[in-house]
Amino acid sequence: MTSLYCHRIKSSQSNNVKYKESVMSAIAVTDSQKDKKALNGAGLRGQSAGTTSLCTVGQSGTGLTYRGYDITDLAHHAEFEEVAYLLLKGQLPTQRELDNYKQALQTARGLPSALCLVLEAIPASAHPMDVMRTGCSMLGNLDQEYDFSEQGDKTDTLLALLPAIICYWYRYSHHGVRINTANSTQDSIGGYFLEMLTDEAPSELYKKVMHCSLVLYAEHEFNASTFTARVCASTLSDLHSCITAAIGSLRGPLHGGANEAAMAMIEQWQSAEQAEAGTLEMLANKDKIMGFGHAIYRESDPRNALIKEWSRKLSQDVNDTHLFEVSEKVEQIMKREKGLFPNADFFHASAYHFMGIPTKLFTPIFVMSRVTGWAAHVFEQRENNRIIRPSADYQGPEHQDWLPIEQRL
Ligand SMILES: CC(=O)SCCNC(=O)CCNC(=O)[C@H](O)C(C)(C)COP(=O)(O)OP(=O)(O)OC[C@H]1O[C@@H](n2cnc3c(N)ncnc32)[C@H](O)[C@@H]1OP(=O)(O)O
Ligand SMILES: O=C([O-])CC(=O)C(=O)O
Repeated sequence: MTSLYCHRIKSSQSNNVKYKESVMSAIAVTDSQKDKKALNGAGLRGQSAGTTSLCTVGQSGTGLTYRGYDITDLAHHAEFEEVAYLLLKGQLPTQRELDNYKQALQTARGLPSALCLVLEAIPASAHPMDVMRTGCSMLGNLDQEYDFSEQGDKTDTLLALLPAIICYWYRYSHHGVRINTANSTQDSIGGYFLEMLTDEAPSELYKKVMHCSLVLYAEHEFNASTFTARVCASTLSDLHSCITAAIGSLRGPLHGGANEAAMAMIEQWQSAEQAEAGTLEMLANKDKIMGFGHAIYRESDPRNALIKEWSRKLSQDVNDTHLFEVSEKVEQIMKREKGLFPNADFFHASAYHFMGIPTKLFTPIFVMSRVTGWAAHVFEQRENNRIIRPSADYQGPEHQDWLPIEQRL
C-alpha cells in the first residue's frame, strides 16, 4: 500500500492527509479480511433489498437493461437525453417529445447568482466531487422541493445545472474566468459540458462519445450510490438531499472514483512492457487494480466493450502512441493473472483523457449522467415507500456494569 500509484489515488481523492490514509487503510483491511475469508455475506451481497422496474444487471443477454432495453442497443442508437427521458418518464420519447425535452434542459442552464458566489468561494484545490456535492446541496436551498409533485421539474433543473456547476467552478478557480453557463448552442448535455470546459464547440466525434459514455453511466440498479439515494428517499426526505448523499457515495474509489484512479495508474506507464511489469508488481503487493472487478458481474461488464471501442477510435484520432496499448496490456494481464475483467470505469479513463478532459473531472461526468438513475430510483421509492432500516448482528461486549468516571482507568 505504499506504491506511487497508491499515493496518486490518495492525492486525487483529497488533500486531507487523514482522509487519504484512512481510505488506503480501509482498502488494506478489506484485503486482509478477505484473506481470512471473513467477508462472506458482507456488503449485502446477493441479497435482494427491494424491487425495481428500472434496470437489470447481470441477467440474460449482455446483462444490462434499462426498462427492458438492452444497453448495447441504447449505446449504439440513443442520445443520452433519450435515455434520461426513458428512465425519468417511463418510456422512450417521440421525436417531438425529445426535441421539447432537450429545449427545456437547454433553457434551464443559467446558474442562480447565489450559487455562483458559493462556487467562487471553493478553492481550486478542492476535489471536484466535493464541488458537485456542495453545488447540489446549495441548489436545494435555492430551488427547494416543497412537494413531491415537483420532483420531475427539480430533476430536470439538476440535470441541466450539474454540468454548469462543475464547469463554472473549474473555469473560475483554475482560469479566473466567469463563464456564462446559459450561453451555449449545444443541444446535448455532453456537448454542452465540453464546450463550457474548453470554450470551443466539440467535434461530432466527441459529442458521440459523450452520448455513449453518459448512456452507459446512467443507471445500474442497487449500486452503492443509488442505494444511498433510496435510503435517503425512504425517510421521505427531499430530492436534493437524496442526490447530495448519492454524490458522496459515488465519490469513493471503489465506486465512481475508480475512473480517476485508473487514469492515475495507466499514465505512469509509457509502454506495454512497463504496464505488464507495473501491474504484476501491484498484484504482488496486493494492491487493488482500479477499474477491474465488479460486485455483480462475474464474467464481463457489458459496458466495457462499448466504451473501449470509443477509446480505440479516439486513440487513433489523437495519434496516441501508447496509452491505449498500455490499457489493453493491463486488461490482458488481469485476465491472465486474476481472471478479472475491466468494469465500466477502466476504458473511460483513456477515452476521457484522449478528449482532453482533466482527470479530476472524470467522476463529476459520472454524476451528470447517474443523476437520472438516482432520481428515477427516488421516484420509485416514493411510489411504494417503507423506511429502509435493516438489522445488524451484534458482536460487541455482553452486559457491563456502569462505572462512575472517577473509577475508570
Ligand atoms: C462503476 C463502478 O462503480 S464499477 C466498480 C468500480 N470500482 C473499482 O474498479 C475498484 C476496484 N474493484 C474493486 O475494488 C472490487 O472489484 C469491487 C469493489 C468493484 C467489487 O468488490 P467485491 O464484490 O468485494 O469483489 P469480489 O468479491 O468479486 O472479489 C473477488 C476477488 O477478487 C479480488 N479483486 C476484486 N477486484 C479486484 C481488483 N480490482 N484488483 C485486484 N483484486 C481484485 C478480491 O480481492 C477478491 O479476492 P479473494 O477472492 O482472494 O478474496
Ligand atoms: O453496480 C455497481 O455496484 C457499480 C456499478 O457498476 C455502477 O454503479 O455503475
